[in-house]
Amino acid sequence: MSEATNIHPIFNSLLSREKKQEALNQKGIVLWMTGLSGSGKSTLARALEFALHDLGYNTMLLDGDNLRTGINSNLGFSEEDRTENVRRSAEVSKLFVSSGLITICSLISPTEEIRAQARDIIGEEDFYQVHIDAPFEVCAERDVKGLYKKALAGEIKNFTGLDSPFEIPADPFVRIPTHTQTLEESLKQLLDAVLPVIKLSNIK
Ligand SMILES: Nc1ncnc2c1ncn2[C@@H]1O[C@H](COP(=O)(O)OS(=O)(=O)O)[C@@H](OP(=O)(O)O)[C@H]1O
Ligand SMILES: Nc1ncnc2c1ncn2[C@@H]1O[C@H](COP(=O)(O)OP(=O)(O)O)[C@@H](O)[C@H]1O
Repeated sequence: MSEATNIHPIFNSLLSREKKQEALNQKGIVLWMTGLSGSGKSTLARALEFALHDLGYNTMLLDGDNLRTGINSNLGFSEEDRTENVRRSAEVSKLFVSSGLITICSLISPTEEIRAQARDIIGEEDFYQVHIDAPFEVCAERDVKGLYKKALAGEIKNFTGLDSPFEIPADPFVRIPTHTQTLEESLKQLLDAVLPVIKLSNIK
């Protein structure tokens, strides 16, 4: 992939990740939130970030829609572009987690292959996959941004779940069924899963 030659990366800064985590009193992880458009990724990611902040944790929120206005602004929704979109987002997540931050990355990331790529970049020990689970019909009914109406009318091509695939993650860290829960219930399920793995005292 790399086209540069004669580069010499320094893998560890003098200040170690462990020192940074100690200062923050937390274990950095990447919470990789995958799910259909309208499943609840952004809503839950934001709610989780506020809840963690209130509990004294330091976080970084990366949202697909937002990344696509900047670092990923040249990418569309072909399989190739989604793969590159996820690759870059995973590389950015890796930088944040190496500073000890709880990094919440919210991207459709539709296939097992694309998510495996993210896991490989970030590293298995830091990668926590969260499936935000709601069926296509529920997401289409919610139609938060009006995209389903347009996609069903043929105005948007390569729409996830319609003419572009979404593969249900086989073995996520946690699966949140937002179609059967209130936001408060979903947030509680997520927090209950996450808090034990970010507490530094549980890791030592
Ligand atoms: N064709 C098509 N399919 C799916 N989604 C579309 C499409 N076109 C635009 N959008 C908007 O882009 C957001 C998804 O971007 P992601 O970067 O998360 O997608 S991906 O991971 O590369 O598959 C997605 O955001 P969410 O609704 O938050 O998922 C949509 O707002
Ligand atoms: N339990 C729940 N968790 C998260 N969102 C929910 C839940 N129940 C209903 N919703 C609603 O579903 C919609 C999800 O939209 P959004 O968060 O933008 O999804 P995505 O980021 O996956 O595209 C919001 O309107 C939200 O209020």
